[in-house]
Amino acid sequence: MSNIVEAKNMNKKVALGKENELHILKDVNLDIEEGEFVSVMGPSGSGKSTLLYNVSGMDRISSGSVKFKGSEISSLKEEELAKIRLSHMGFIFQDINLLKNLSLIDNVMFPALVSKDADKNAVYKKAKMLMEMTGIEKLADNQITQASGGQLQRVAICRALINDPDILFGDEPTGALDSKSSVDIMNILAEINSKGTTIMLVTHDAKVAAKTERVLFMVDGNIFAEKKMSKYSPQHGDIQKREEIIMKWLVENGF
Ligand SMILES: Nc1ncnc2c1ncn2[C@@H]1O[C@H](COP(=O)(O)OP(=O)(O)OP(=O)(O)O)[C@@H](O)[C@H]1O
Repeated sequence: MSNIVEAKNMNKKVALGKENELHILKDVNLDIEEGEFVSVMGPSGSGKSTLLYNVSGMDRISSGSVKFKGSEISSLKEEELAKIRLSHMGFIFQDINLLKNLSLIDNVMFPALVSKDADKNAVYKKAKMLMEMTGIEKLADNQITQASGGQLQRVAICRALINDPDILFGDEPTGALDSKSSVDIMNILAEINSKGTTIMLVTHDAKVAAKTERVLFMVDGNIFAEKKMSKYSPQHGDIQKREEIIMKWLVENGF
């Protein structure tokens, strides 16, 4: 397996006023293999979201290197970066960020219709298929006010998948959901990962991390420790056991 992400000596500093700066990522190294399912945990303010945004080219490192599929992305122009994000990456956030004046299926289709050459019919079929996969096909023509938080997060997942991304990035994708919806969303993500899409997500929840196969523990701008697990599958995984292993490991590492 080759690495889809290779990040070396990533530093992220932001200016705080005229004289001070905050050093958020401190010489972080991270490789992600194609097909891997990685989660990032750690205390609030340790740099988890910053890591995700800088690895995914949503933000730019101050120094170091970030390679995506073998090519350096940290020095690309914004429009080149935007193209890579649109066609190779999908994003899901805690704030679901759907467009209010569009129906649910139009929200799903939106990123695929940005290109003038898009085949609308094919995009529609693909959106329908994704909504069926995530169990929301009956809501296709609803407005966003006519769906629950868990259903809207499924719409966001469909939208993130519409351009067949190589990697999905999630910043607390289940953070605003009740526990039942959170379990459903994680099962959908595990299913998507089992079909080959790489996933990296930030979470505070060991139950969520328990469905991933490698957990990174960040402390103060560094990856302090990491825990490799087997790939989770609903048939073969004792999820409670996996959660206990992660909790114990986090405690051993001072969380
Ligand atoms: N653009 C910015 N300007 C100033 N400070 C920032 C900026 N981005 C992040 N920070 C600070 O950097 C630190 C790391 O932020 P980050 O959001 O990456 O942490 P986190 O581990 O994801 O936290 P949480 O779990 O609370 O979401 C925090 O102290 C945050 O306030």
